[in-house]
Amino acid sequence: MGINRCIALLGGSFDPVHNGHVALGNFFSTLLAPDELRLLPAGNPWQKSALRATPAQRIDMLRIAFAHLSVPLIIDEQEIRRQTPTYTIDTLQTLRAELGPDVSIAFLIGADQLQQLHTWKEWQSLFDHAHICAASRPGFDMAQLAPEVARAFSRRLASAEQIRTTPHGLAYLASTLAYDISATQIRSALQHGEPVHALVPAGVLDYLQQHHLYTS
Ligand SMILES: Nc1ncnc2c1ncn2[C@@H]1O[C@H](COP(=O)(O)OP(=O)(O)OP(=O)(O)O)[C@@H](O)[C@H]1O
Ligand SMILES: O=C(O)c1ccc[n+]([C@@H]2O[C@H](COP(=O)([O-])O)[C@@H](O)[C@H]2O)c1
Repeated sequence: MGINRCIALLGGSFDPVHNGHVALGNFFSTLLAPDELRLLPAGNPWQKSALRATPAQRIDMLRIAFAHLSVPLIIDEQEIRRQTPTYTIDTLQTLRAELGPDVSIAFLIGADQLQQLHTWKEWQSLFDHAHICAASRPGFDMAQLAPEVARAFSRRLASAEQIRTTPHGLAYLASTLAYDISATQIRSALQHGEPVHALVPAGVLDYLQQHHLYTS
């Protein structure tokens, strides 16, 4: 059976969502023209310290930030419902079972996570369920990867068309994204009363102000 659907996945802590996340989602939505972009707010991101905003607030902000996307959007709450540490391998297994073997699944990450990929649980098995599409991020050199990740990527590198038309197992590197924005920087700016209007979508700025998020 041929591949007739492509789902792009963007997972993250989103504490809060910012323009870098929206740019990452937009970039790959344009490149892959997926049938759906699924956002996966992490429940218990085991490599991060405690999150500040509640799951409900992070979901509200995601909905606001991605409201104007050109592809259908789903906010998938499975990682929030799970009590265990958030492992992407668990999520991909669940999604593959839900979507069946003939759907292309592309997991999107930024260069910082690409540099850390070898530390993720069973990272090599991620390719059994999905493609991994990584984009550049200022401050993180895509040429400086763990050797095993560099090897896996060079062996699996593919075109956008191949990603769209193959269920899993391929890799993509996009080197033109250059959004020097992080959630850490936004939390810190808000705590110090500094402006963040250039870093988050306008609707998210309103939400942050209404809910007094990250001010203490
Ligand atoms: N500015 C950016 N450019 C490209 N990708 C990004 C950018 N910011 C985040 N990402 C990617 O989005 C995903 C979710 O990121 P996350 O929610 O941890 O944001 P963050 O800004 O890195 O957060 P924090 O500063 O709290 O560590 C990750 O794959 C990350 O690499
Ligand atoms: O599976 C893992 O071990 C793993 C380790 C670190 C990060 N991730 C996933 O990578 C995505 C981005 O994570 P973060 O920490 O940058 O928000 C998010 O979906 C996380 O669940 C996954």
